[in-house]
Amino acid sequence: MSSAAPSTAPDANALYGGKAGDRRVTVRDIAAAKRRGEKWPMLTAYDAMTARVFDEAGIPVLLVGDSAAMVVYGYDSTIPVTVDDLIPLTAAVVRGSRRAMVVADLPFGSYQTSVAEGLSTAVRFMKETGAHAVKLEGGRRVLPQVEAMVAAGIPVMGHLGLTPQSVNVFGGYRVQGRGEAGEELMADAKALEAAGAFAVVLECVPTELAARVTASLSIPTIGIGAGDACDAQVLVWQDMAGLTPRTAKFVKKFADVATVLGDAARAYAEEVVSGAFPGPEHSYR
Ligand SMILES: Nc1nc(=O)c2c([nH]1)NC[C@@H]1CN(c3ccc(C(=O)N[C@@H](CCC(=O)O)C(=O)O)cc3)CN21
Ligand SMILES: CC(C)C(=O)C(=O)O
Ligand SMILES: [Mg+2]
Repeated sequence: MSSAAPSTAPDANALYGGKAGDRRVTVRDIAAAKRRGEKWPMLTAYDAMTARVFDEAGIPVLLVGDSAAMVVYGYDSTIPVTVDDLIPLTAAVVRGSRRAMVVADLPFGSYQTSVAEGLSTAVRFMKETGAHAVKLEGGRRVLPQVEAMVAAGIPVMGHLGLTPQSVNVFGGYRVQGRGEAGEELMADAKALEAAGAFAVVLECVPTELAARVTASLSIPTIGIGAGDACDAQVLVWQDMAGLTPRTAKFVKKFADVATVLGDAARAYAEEVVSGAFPGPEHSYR
């Protein structure tokens, strides 16, 4: 909603140099924040109204996650969600926001099959949604895809550690990168940086590993269950707002939206049944 009123939250302007920005956050702002050692928040969003709320709260980067599979579409993993499912949600988040960079998460099967298919998928998201960057899971195994997207002018965010599209290989949503596997993850992170990725999500990895990766890269790390040393943090909004019934250990519940919404629904139902709603002030004459 480009007609939205300017933000009145100048204290929540990570990446805007302390000023209420009047333009979209770019990859250059994100690089500058790493140089300044400034931490920043990312949230998921899947529709225009929540995107507007988060944008006006000063969240500088919004991710339209393939977690939509679970929190929007009700699947029990991210595997089934398709490009055609995610494109309208991503376009809605772009329309609902004014200042945030919008990152489109590429779903399972839309980039692993070949460099050509991966590039076509990324191009579709950029052309059809107005997203400003794409995100994909994996390190060296998807490096040719990352290189092709960057060469085509598409900013790429990486994602290492617990990559949920590989849940069937991991045998569950489990912490990754313990012991020897930490060195593999470090090599993947360095490879993503060298391939031109502008940031990398680290999901469910030991704090100490995330700290070492963060110190070793010149691009920002975005942690989710990766401790306090990352340059940025991300959470699924329904988790941090208290809408998700059961969450992982890394989630902090910053609100109890499930209770607020449930109470509103119960109060509405009661007033309809009793006849208290609608009153004359909600009716026409
Ligand atoms: N609502 C939601 N939030 C998410 O963060 C999220 C999704 N959906 N869907 C895609 C993936 C799946 N994610 C998950 C799901 C469960 C755990 C989990 O329960 N982890 C265990 C760790 C077990 C171990 O120690 O290895 C935990 O107890 O926290 C972690 C990440 C993260 N992503
Ligand atoms: C949790 C974030 C990193 C994600 O990939 C998603 O929401 O799909
Ligand atoms: Mg995802």
